[in-house]
Amino acid sequence: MTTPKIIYTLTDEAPSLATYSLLHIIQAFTKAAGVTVETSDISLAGRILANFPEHLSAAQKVTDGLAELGALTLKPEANIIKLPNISASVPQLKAAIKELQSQGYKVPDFPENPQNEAEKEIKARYGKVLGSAVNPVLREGNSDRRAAASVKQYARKHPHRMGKWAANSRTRVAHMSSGDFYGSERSMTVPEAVSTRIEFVSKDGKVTVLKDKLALQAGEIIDAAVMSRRALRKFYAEQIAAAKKEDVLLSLHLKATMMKVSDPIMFGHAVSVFFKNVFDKHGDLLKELKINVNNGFGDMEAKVLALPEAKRAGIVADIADCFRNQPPLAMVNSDKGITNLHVPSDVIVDASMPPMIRDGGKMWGADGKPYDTLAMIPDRCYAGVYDATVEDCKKNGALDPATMGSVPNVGLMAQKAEEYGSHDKTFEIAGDGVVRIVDTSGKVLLAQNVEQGDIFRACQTKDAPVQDWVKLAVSRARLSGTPAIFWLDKNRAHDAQIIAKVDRYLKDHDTNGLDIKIMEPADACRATLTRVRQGKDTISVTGNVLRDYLTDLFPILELNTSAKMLSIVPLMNGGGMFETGAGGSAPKHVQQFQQEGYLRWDSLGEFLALGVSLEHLGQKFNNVKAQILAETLDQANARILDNNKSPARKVGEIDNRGSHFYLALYWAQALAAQTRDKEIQARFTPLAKALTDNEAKINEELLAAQGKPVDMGGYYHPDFGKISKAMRPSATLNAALGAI
Ligand SMILES: NC(=O)C1=CN([C@@H]2O[C@H](COP(=O)(O)OP(=O)(O)OC[C@H]3O[C@@H](n4cnc5c(N)ncnc54)[C@H](OP(=O)(O)O)[C@@H]3O)[C@@H](O)[C@H]2O)C=CC1
Ligand SMILES: O=C(O)CCC(=O)C(=O)O
Ligand SMILES: [Mg+2]
Repeated sequence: MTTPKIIYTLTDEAPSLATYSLLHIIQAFTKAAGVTVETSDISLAGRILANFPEHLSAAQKVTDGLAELGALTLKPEANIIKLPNISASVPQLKAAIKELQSQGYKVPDFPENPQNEAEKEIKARYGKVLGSAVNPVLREGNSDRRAAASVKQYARKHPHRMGKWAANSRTRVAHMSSGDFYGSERSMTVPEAVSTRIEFVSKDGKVTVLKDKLALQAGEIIDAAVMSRRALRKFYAEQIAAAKKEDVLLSLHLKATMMKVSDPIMFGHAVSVFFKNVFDKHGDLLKELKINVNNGFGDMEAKVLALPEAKRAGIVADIADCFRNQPPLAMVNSDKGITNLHVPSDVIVDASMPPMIRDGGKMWGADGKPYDTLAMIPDRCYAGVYDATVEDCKKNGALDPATMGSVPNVGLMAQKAEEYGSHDKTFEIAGDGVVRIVDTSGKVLLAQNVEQGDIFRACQTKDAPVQDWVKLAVSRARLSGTPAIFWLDKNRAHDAQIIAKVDRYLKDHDTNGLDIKIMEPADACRATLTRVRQGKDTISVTGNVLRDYLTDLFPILELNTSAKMLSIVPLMNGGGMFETGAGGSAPKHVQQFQQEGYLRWDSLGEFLALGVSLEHLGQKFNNVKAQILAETLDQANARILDNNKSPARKVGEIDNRGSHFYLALYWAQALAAQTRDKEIQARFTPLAKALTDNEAKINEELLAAQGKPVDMGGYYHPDFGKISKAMRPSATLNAALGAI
């Protein structure tokens, strides 16, 4: 028999800092039960290094953790704990490369405008690292995200603060009414496996192959949609004028990380429309500076400010003029003057809209005060859900975390389903003409008329993942006795194909006595919110994008953060991947850690993921010790919540490291108290005693480490020794753990 093994991922930013402290505890505990916990580096820096071995010395070379893990997800024994990682925008990628170079790693610069074949090859390799490059590779299963009962109960007992929603709030969601992906989408299900390509036929008949091999399986859904450049820019111009007239902040909400090809382009148009006068007047200079507007206003501002005084003055004055004449922009960081249009990866719709809704419809203005906002979400595929939520809050007031129902999600995600697998089939079109998907005999499956600058996008959805998703939805509805709604729009081409499959595959299951509906997303949202306000739970069964959006939206309203979610990916081949929480890598937390030596990251997501990972392992290998570890960990988690031992927010209070200590204490106590396995009991009794006896001393040592700046020796590729020291400052705790 293979030894039971868990792979724990090493990622970036706050979750990776937490790992320096937590992993040690986890390994000490699991070792005692014969379970090994190994690590796999899938951090941004690690992925860069793995992709350029020939630029590195033998000692610098690393293994390709992501490729290894991707292969593992296909095996039944897979048991992976996946922490959130950076999905890098171009500015972040460049910063990581620069840092690695400064540390002596000779990785090449990122050639934004490749001049020759060699540079093109480097850019293509970096393309594999860019954006959401990890999750789609590992997600060989659909997604089951929900708040654990103990977590929901805690949130009801200790409701977080909510902003007030005024009936006359001027906040609103704005979306396009035509020319978007929604309006143009065409979709079909192919009956037989077919080999296709995507090509652009220009007006004069010249054919350019955009993607030459696109294999479709029998029963696979393929979509083709276009975002019109003209319609998008017109929409932005209209909304900029509207925000000014309505006297509200202007904000844009996209997902440039996961939609790494389409959304940076859409972001770039917003920047060039907002600063239209600057682009009209200084076009040549901006070209000379090699400004890529898709990287945001921040990049442009930095290059402009670096100009010699004589060249700089005119353009700086015109930028200031724009800021004066246009509506005020919502701010990402008002202290530092970072606007919503500065960096494409700063405003990620799933993480930017929910806090706005939680905070009474307000975003930050340049003066650091909250204001109403016009939230631009250009495409209609998903804007309606946020619109429905905003309007519901205007009508009925803020939601109440003390009483509100829960919205677990079953999300279609496996095998790069839908938009989140579309990067290699998304293109900014060079001229006017037609983009078509044709088979090898030349038969056209789908076609779209395009104009220069339009964004063409094709998406795939395989049949097996849809079957698995329907099965998961039925099983969650059955197990939890909760109504389930499929959020699907029969008027959207892609959804109509999915609905046909859902209707068909629901028949494979016993749905007797279950309440399962299919509703258009905005209607589904309204119906769900009505139930939420009555304290009732409703499972949302959604496609990949709404999975992402809703598992931040509802958790942030219900629990204040999506970090506390249970996030399970039952892999289609029998393994398990356990994601920690539903949120990201919290860059703000790293800044606080660097400045104040305080880490407010809440590892509850990791604790919960470890629990289900051990449970899966216990069941799979019939391993009683692993089951005992899982049960006692569950008890420890409940005590952490009950006794309020989660991280607070400020220096002098318990932080991430303190909460890890309490995890060790409560877990050891629970293991020492159980009698099912005497060997484990004997093993943990001395540790439980040592930690119990030294509680005050350990807390003192942990608190003493706070309140001063921490030198991490790097941001993307920090220094192992420095961070280990900073994250494990209690000699007493370290000694106790070392002794078992
Ligand atoms: N699964 C994955 O790998 C995911 C990765 N990402 C990536 O993460 C990066 C940052 O994304 P961003 O959208 O800013 O979202 P984050 O979730 O990192 O940050 C948003 C806010 O959520 C709160 N938060 C998130 N996690 C925790 C936690 N464990 N404990 C306490 N609070 C938490 C914090 O709010 P507060 O101010 O209250 O502390 C934080 O500032 C991006 O690169 C993004 O692509 C994003 C989502 C998922
Ligand atoms: O992969 C990413 O970039 C983010 C994933 C995400 O936001 C999610 O799955 O909720
Ligand atoms: Mg998300």
